[in-house]
Amino acid sequence: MRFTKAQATGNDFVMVSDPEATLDLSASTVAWLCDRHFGIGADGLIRAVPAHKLPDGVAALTAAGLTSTDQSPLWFMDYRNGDGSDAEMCGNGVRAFAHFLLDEELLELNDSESIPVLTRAGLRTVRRVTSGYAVGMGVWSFIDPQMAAESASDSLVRARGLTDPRPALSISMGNPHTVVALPDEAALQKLDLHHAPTVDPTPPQGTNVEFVVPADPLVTENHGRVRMRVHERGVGETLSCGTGTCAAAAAVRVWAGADAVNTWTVAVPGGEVTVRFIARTDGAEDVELAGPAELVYSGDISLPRCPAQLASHA
Ligand SMILES: N[C@@H](CCC[C@H](N)C(=O)O)C(=O)O
Repeated sequence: MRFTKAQATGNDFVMVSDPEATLDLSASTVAWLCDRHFGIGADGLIRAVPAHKLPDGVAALTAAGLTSTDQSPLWFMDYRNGDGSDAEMCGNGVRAFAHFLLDEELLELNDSESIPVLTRAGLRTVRRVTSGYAVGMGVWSFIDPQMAAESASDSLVRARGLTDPRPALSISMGNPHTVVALPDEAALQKLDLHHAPTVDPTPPQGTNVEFVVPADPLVTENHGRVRMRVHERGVGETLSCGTGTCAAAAAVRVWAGADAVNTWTVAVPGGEVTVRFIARTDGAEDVELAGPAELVYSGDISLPRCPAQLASHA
């Protein structure tokens, strides 16, 4: 199988194209491919497949008023976490995906155009910008709007390195996030994210957990700034999580009452991204995420035929 290794602020992916939708990648195969000792090594795997070639793809496209044909395919981003589980969205992955589609000449882009990408969370659009790619991430929302309105928190998070459980706010970016504020950089560095934080109440579908430290001052020249570390659902600690940076900026804005500030820089161990909030007429807010994406190398790998090779990844 031909693959390309990609990274976006250090969140890394195995990218594969599957124009005929013939690749059958089981959860254990994906986990093996993403294993840093026994496979290629990555936080996740992304398969590019034309939406109309997916089982039930045509019906789903028709229902959503979208089209995809052999001449003009709408590419579906089949995102899989490193443990083989599906995820709805990946903000760093979708930038890497757009870069991969262009590099593989799976689509062409005029300067004025943006790239539509179908994800499990719906349609997203990607355009080229100076820092790399900017993604229209859709609307953010509270996972528990009532709790968020009452106390700006909905759960308690415990993690190694934290002395006490801390209140957290859960936000959906298509996929689930739970954001925890820490007082300072020392507290952020002290966290041991080799072990998954626990969230109480436990979200039924699991959650990505972001730990954030607001800059001091939080806002300079109408621009907010936070630092973040993340423990990703289905992966572990990663150097960055794009959807997580959007959730982190949204939560800090709520806590700080800084919702007049629309542009945020989120610094993660793997670099920096920019998150922008754009008011809609219905009162909701769209989010745009901008940052780099790179293709690192390409190669070929034989998929294991022997189930024993995959046993430890099942
Ligand atoms: N790294 C991603 C998010 C990937 C999915 C996540 N682990 C989940 O299970 O929701 C990003 O950049 O957004």
